[in-house]
Amino acid sequence: MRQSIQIAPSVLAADFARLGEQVAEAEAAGAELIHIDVMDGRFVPNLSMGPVVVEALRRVTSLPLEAHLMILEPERYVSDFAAAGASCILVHPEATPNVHRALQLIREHGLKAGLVLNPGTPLTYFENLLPEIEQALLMTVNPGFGGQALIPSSLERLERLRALRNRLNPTCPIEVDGGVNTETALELVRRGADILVAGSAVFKGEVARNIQALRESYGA
Ligand SMILES: O=C(CO)[C@@H](O)[C@H](O)COP(=O)(O)O
Ligand SMILES: [Co+2]
Repeated sequence: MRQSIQIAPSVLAADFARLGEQVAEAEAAGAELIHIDVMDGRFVPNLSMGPVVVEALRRVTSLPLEAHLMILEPERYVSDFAAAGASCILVHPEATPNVHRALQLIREHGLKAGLVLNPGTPLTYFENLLPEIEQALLMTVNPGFGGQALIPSSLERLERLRALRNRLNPTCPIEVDGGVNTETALELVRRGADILVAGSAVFKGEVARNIQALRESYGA
């Protein structure tokens, strides 16, 4: 393992009536960043939250806030998420006619640009775009919902992504999203994950205990 692994709790699984408190609990328990899932009911079948949630969370935590945009034409909302206080914006090539332009726009706003691929999307996108990004996110479930089981073929994709990353942009962290829990984290870390997004595994139950259990599961 080359690095210290970071945990990014996904607030999609939090109790929305106590969102600020839950994020504060995650921060106090040592989470390194906060993952915000933005869904439009078109790119994915679900609806979730937008820039107002980023803006509200910016006031209650000093952790970096990353916006995972599961929306069509994400470039239309980059400035809104930047103004709301996001530190990183992650976009899907499946959701835009020109993902390179979307990544460029994110960087022009002074934010980290992240590329996310669905489980069925060829890794070729990373081959082309790794030099242009600051974060590489591999979906390990189909996007749209929390609480799903990790798709097993993701593990082999993760290893291939690690090899690409090592060759093309060695400082770019690899993040995995979907089905991360105490059963799957160790294997994900072994295969190359640097950042673990975890929704249900953090927010269902006691946050501090869950984060501790997740860290112990991969030997941290
Ligand atoms: O982007 C997504 C789902 O579309 C994720 O960020 C989920 O929110 C992760 O949830 P768990 O699988 O950890 O419960
Ligand atoms: Co996500």
